[in-house]
Amino acid sequence: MAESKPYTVRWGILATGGIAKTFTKDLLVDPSTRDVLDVRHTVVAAASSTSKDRAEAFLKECNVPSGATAYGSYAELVADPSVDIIYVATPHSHHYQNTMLCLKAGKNVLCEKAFTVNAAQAKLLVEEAKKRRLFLMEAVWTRYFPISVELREMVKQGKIGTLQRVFADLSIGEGEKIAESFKPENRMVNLDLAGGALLDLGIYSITWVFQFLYHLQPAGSRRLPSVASSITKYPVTGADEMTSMIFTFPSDPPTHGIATTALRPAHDPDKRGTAGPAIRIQGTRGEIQVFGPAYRPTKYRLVFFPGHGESPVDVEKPIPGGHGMMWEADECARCLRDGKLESEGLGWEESVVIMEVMDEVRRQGGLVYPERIESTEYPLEGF
Ligand SMILES: NC(=O)C1=CN([C@@H]2O[C@H](COP(=O)(O)OP(=O)(O)OC[C@H]3O[C@@H](n4cnc5c(N)ncnc54)[C@H](OP(=O)(O)O)[C@@H]3O)[C@@H](O)[C@H]2O)C=CC1
Ligand SMILES: O=C1OC[C@@H](O)[C@H](O)[C@H]1O
Repeated sequence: MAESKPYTVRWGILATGGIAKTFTKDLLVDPSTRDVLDVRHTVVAAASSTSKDRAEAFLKECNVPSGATAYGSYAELVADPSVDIIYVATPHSHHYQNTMLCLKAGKNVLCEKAFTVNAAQAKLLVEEAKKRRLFLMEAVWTRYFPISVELREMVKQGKIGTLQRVFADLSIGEGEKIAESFKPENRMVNLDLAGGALLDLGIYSITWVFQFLYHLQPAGSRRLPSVASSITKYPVTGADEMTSMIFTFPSDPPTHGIATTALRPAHDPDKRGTAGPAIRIQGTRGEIQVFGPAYRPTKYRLVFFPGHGESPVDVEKPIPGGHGMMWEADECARCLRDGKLESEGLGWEESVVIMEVMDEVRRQGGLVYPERIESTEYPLEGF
């Protein structure tokens, strides 16, 4: 049988910070190293809001082959006809404005997490993508890891019985050095950039809860959880430094999701895994324990109740080449190839629901961002 040519996607990179570099380098990893033969990626342009020089330096540092264009503004990037899809890698505060800019210019978008600052903004982005028939996806890369895909399928097949509860923690252990690590202007704690644990890290804990307790509900009749939560604020800036959430999903019987996130405590204090798994997915016959930070899991363990199978079973899932952001890029490429506007792994409705849940957590904890970045007005000066 004749082999068909891989479908090649031409990426434009909007912003040149830390994750933009990691993602761009991952795009350039040969897909065959992860056994992907049907899609490929090229980087044709990058833009910096700071300067064209910065965009040039970015392309060089990422080893992007010559021929890619460096732009000194995001407006120039979105006007480039050679770009198929734009990766938005700015701080949370800027996702709404930057993604809207891309969509209004007719570009498909992969936008970093958290999708937006609030659900109202997320809904408007989805409406715009739908209206213009453009692909739009929130870049929750973890959902596209083979380990996540495998575990969703395993739970769906009933391997651990009927789902009961999911625990998920992502707490990065800054401990007593928090003030040294995060100066007030740092995007991790800066309210002007929608910083704080919830939108930056809590989204992953919520992702683990939602992958199983929400995503696996029958599409079209998924039911929202009730939310009970607590927030502790970082005294220096007022951003959230510790947020704990209990979700109750109205199935029969109801299931519970416990999602926690924090800047000072740690899910893995000694970085050797002695604290146990950061994630536990529990059913009536056993549980799945997931190790590694919630955003980049590399190992799981199956533990059955007596009489339900041999255990523990340890499964390692090393990341073949790159950091792990390649799989979400492959998903974008396949959606574009197949004419899909949204990804099954994380559809528009689920991204919006998760933003609604985070709105509610913020409401309960009295966490408000500056009006300017909560705004749905578009365009706003200065983005
Ligand atoms: N998936 C993952 O694993 C990760 C995802 N992220 C997400 O990626 C996004 C960016 O994070 P990260 O790369 O760490 O952030 P950085 O601060 O390293 O980079 C952000 C970039 O955004 C651009 N930018 C535009 N306006 C501003 C502004 N007012 N202040 C600061 N930067 C601005 C800048 O690029 P320029 O000057 O070129 O325009 C800057 O370099 C966030 O949404 C974060 O949640 C972050 C880390 C890991
Ligand atoms: O998405 C992320 O994952 C890794 C973290 O270190 C980072 O702060 C966050 O933005």
